[in-house]
Order: sequence, then C-alpha cells, then structure tokens
Amino acid sequence: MARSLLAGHRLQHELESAVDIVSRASRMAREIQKRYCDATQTVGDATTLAKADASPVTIADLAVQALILGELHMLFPEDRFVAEETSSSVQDERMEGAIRTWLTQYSTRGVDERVRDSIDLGSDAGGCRGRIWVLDPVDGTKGFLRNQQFCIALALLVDGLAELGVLGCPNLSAAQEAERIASGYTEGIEGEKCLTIVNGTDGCVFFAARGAGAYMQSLTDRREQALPQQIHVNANTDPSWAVMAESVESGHSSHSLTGKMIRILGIRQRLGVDSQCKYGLLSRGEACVFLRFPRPGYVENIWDHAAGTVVLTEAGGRVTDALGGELDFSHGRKLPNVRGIVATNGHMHPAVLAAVKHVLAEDVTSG
Ligand SMILES: Nc1ncnc2c1ncn2[C@@H]1O[C@H](COP(=O)(O)O)[C@@H](OP(=O)(O)O)[C@H]1O
Ligand SMILES: [Mg+2]
Repeated sequence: MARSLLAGHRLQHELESAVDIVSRASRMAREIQKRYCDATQTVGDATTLAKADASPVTIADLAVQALILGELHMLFPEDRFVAEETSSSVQDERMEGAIRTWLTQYSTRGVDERVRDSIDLGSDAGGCRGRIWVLDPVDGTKGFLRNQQFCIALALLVDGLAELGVLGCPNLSAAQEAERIASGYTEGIEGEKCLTIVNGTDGCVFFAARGAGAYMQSLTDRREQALPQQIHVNANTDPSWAVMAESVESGHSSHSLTGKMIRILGIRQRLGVDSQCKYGLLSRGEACVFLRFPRPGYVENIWDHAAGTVVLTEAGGRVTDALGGELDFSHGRKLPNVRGIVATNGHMHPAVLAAVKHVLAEDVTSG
C-alpha cells in the first residue's frame, strides 16, 4: 500500500496509518448508509438529528469521527485535531450504544469505550503552529442521506501547511471512468448535459503527500484489485470535451453562476457530485474543473477543502479562490477571505479564472 510507494518519506508512518484508518471508516460508513438510508430520503429516526444549523448529523458522522480521532490520538498523542462534530450531538445512551457497536466492529485499537472523549478531541482552534489533523467525518451529508456520494476527508497540517490528504469515497468506484447518468439536479440550457455518478460496488480511497504524488486504491476486499496506482489530472484544454463538477445542492453553490461561467468557456457537461469526491474525480482525470460559489458571506470550513487540495495539487491540478489566491489553512477552523473555490486540472486554470472574474463582475453590477 502506501508503504512501498512512500518508502523513506518523512511522513510515511502518518500517511500509512491515515489510509488504513480512513479505509476502515469508509467501509463502516458505507454499511451504516446501506442500513439506514434509501434513495427516497427516508432515514431511520434513531440516526438523524438536527444541529442548530439544521444540517443532518448521523450516527455515521459521529462514529467515523470517534474512530479516526480515537485511533490517531493513540498513535500520535502529541498531535491536535480540528474536526466538524462535537459529542453534544450524541443524543442519548441509546445512540452512544449504537456508535460503540459500530466501533467495536471496525476499530482495531479499542477506542469503543471512549466515544464522547474521542469525538471531542476535534475541538482544537487550529492555526499556524504544530501538527494538526483536520477531519470531515462525513463530507456531503446530504449525499449520504440520498444514498449517493459522500467522502471521509482527512488532512494533516504541519505549521499551517497541508502536508497529507486522504479522501475515502465509499461509493465512488475505483474504475477509471465512474458510470454517469443524466440527472435533474440542475437545469442546463439546450445542448448542455447535466449528469451524476452511479454508486460503484467497491469505493476507493485517494491519498497524497506533499511532494510525493497522488494515489488511489480500491476499497474492495479483493487484494489483487486493491493495489494503489498513481493518478494524474488530464491534460485537456478543449472545452467540448471538458466536464465541470459542482455541488448537487444549489444551496451550497450557485448553479446559476457556475452555468454562466461554463458558457463563457464553452463547457457543456456538468457533473453534480456531493462532497470532496469532486477533488478525487479531477485528480484522476475524470473532470477538468470544479467550481463552488456559495452565497456571499458564507465562510468555508478548512475540513471541506484541506484534504482535497493536497490530493488534487499532487495529481498536477490547481486549487485557488476566485481571485487566484492559494487557500490558506493556517487561520483556524475557517478559511477567511475566500470568495468561491476554483479547482482545475491546472491547464485550464487561467481561462477558468478569467471566466469566473467576468461573471462575478457582472453579478456585482446587476446585483
Ligand atoms: N449554505 C451553505 N453554503 C455553502 N456550503 C455549505 C452550506 N451549508 C453547508 N455547506 C457545506 O457544504 C458541504 C458539502 O458540500 P457539497 O455540496 O460539495 O457536498 C457541507 O459539508 P458537510 O456535508 O460535511 O456538512 C458543508 O460544510
Ligand atoms: Mg463537509
């Protein structure tokens, strides 16, 4: 696995451990999803509750956070953690018991007795000093509840710099071309295709270390199919071939703005995918552009981009804000002063930034 690929790398042990833990957490989350979620969005009562911001939080978020932070803390006791959930979302003893049952099956290091403590390890303020693991336990919670794509995203910051990134994508097949189908997630204009991805049977995990490349391996139990392979962005600059990935949820990213941007570029294929799976898709060459434009005033969380940024950058791509500035994960739990996320295969970055700038300027004038 990561062992042979990164032999001698100074963060080899960290990356190997992270890939192992995220892979187990991904299998666990997929099993929880299979059990509780269906395509009609009916979700078992015991698994869903509303946080103050009304986003759905499931047993999966909490169990994944407890598993990953609990195990990393045992391995690297001096390290700090920034993660999305807190133990205040563990409603009652029954829910805690359910989480513990899942951990007993998927943890190899016995974190099951300390569910709440493990979850609350993730409350660090972040910043520019020391080693900080950054976790989104279930990124794309809405996709999870629709029984579609979601992702377990883990990064390691060292003195504010994102050094490692791991993306566990339980429903994204490791096959180079994930099966796509037409989707009504957004309305395109005539001649535009709006697509989404069909759940695969194996799932995959992406991982990267700064300076050492990006890799992907299948989450299948079949060892011969689980060998890691190095991945690269595609070299495409032809818009007629290009695919733009974006959020399924228009509340997370304006489909109207991204539509205007791709029309300037001449891109005709839009791919709606939840979570940081989008960074993975660009990293293995299946999409050229990922655009994200939340409502003005929305401030991004570092756990929504840190892992994806390392993977895509190491695969040869670029990630910036709408003005072309690098994302800076050293300011705490948030990414302040970032308007829009622009990720590309690198080759298309200048053209995409120009189109983004044009549309945003028009938006301000008309707005
Ligand atoms: N109003 C909003 N605008 C932009 N992003 C939002 C949002 N509400 C939630 N999000 C973020 O968008 C992420 C999902 O992005 P995507 O649409 O690409 O799947 C969510 O991650 P979680 O699902 O981990 O909460 C959450 O952090
Ligand atoms: Mg998220």
